[in-house]
Amino acid sequence: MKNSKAKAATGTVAESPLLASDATVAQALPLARFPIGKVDKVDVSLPEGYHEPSLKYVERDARHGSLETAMTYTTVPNPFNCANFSSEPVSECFFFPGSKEVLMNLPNYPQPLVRPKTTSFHMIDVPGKGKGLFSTRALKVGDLILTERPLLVCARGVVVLRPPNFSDAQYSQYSLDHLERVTEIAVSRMRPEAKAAFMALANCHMEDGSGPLFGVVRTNGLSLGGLRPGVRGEMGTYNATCKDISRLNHSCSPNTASRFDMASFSYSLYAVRDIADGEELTYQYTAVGVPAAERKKELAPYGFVCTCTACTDVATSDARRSNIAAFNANLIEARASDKFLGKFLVKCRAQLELVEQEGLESLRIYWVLLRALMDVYIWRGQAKDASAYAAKLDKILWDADLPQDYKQFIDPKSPAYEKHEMWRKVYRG
Ligand SMILES: C[S@@+](CC[C@H](N)C(=O)[O-])C[C@H]1O[C@@H](n2cnc3c(N)ncnc32)[C@H](O)[C@@H]1O
Repeated sequence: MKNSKAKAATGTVAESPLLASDATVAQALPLARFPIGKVDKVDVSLPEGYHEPSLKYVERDARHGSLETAMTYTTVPNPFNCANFSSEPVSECFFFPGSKEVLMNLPNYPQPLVRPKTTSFHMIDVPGKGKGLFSTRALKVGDLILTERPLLVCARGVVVLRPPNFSDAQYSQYSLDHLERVTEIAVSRMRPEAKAAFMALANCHMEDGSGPLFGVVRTNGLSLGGLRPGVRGEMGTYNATCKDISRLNHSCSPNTASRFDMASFSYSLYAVRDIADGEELTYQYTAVGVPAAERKKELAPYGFVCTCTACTDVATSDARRSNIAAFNANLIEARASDKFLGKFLVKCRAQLELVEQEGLESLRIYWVLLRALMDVYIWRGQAKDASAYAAKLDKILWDADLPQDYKQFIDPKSPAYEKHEMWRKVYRG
């Protein structure tokens, strides 16, 4: 499913890179199936350093040979060494070597799953979209809507050995069959209620050669980074399938965004602007700052054409979005003139308005602009105005990249103002 804001998460659900280019080939080859390599469960003992039963899996393709992929199936957090959380939902994971260690080496891992006090959503049928999530109360920007551990976290970019003499189409189907098998092992480890939730999720890959389980992963998986240090791009991310977040439908002006917390191994979903009681909760599956035609292409594998306002009034929206993308909100002048700051302020406010008109509060540019406005007011010595923007920044809980130093400016009387190196350092002219 989604792209977690290309990086975030974040969150968003993405197609397997292995399959993205093969999808059309596979479509042309409906029911052709090929035997896949023998899967040996060669090691169910505890690898050194682990305090939980991990299933080590090695694939040996008896006929073709040489590739051995050592992957780990594991449960996070592990009910054996995290007895305090044994009643909490867990994630079944299919990990590359090293990912488990990332978690084990976190100083504060594992943490419990902290749920919001009130339920703020329910799932209902949406004409033309399957099911979707809707708010059951008015939400304010920054409100926590839900937290959840993924049902399944699956490695992306698993290398599948290409048997000799296989055509592209044959190899594509062979890979899909292989990925179905590895997904099946992870799903078979799920608790019954988790498995039922997984099996109930949408699958828009019924007709392209994907198996029923891998089809669900492709339809619903959010992009999850941070578990493969040193591995760049898509290959460095996992595919996380969730019970609730995966039920969110896409909008190019999403009103929610998620953030993943490694220590509790959970997503938190936040309102990125005020949401009315009964409004549909939406999420971005793909980068939304780009032109409509690009978004349409990226969304095609999900089997729908987006009909949000940005995709229907393309001329207006594309012009605004390219304007937003082109703006540089960095305050570059070391000692700025009052005149420069005045103009910069007007520009930032106008850009902020564009971001709000386009419903792009989930994007990084939103807080970059709020921060720039706060900075300008600090430079000008206007603490009250600066603190209003600091307070807005304080609502942006969905973006882990936001530097937290704004917090000292929330109180307009804070001594941090006078200590700021640019406080009232503006010269006339
Ligand atoms: C991750 S699922 C979202 C939840 C799904 N609607 C369900 O019933 O569980 C993705 C699928 O939902 C549908 N969908 C998501 N956003 C949509 C939209 N904006 N318009 C139409 N269909 C959408 C598509 O069928 C897509 O393949």
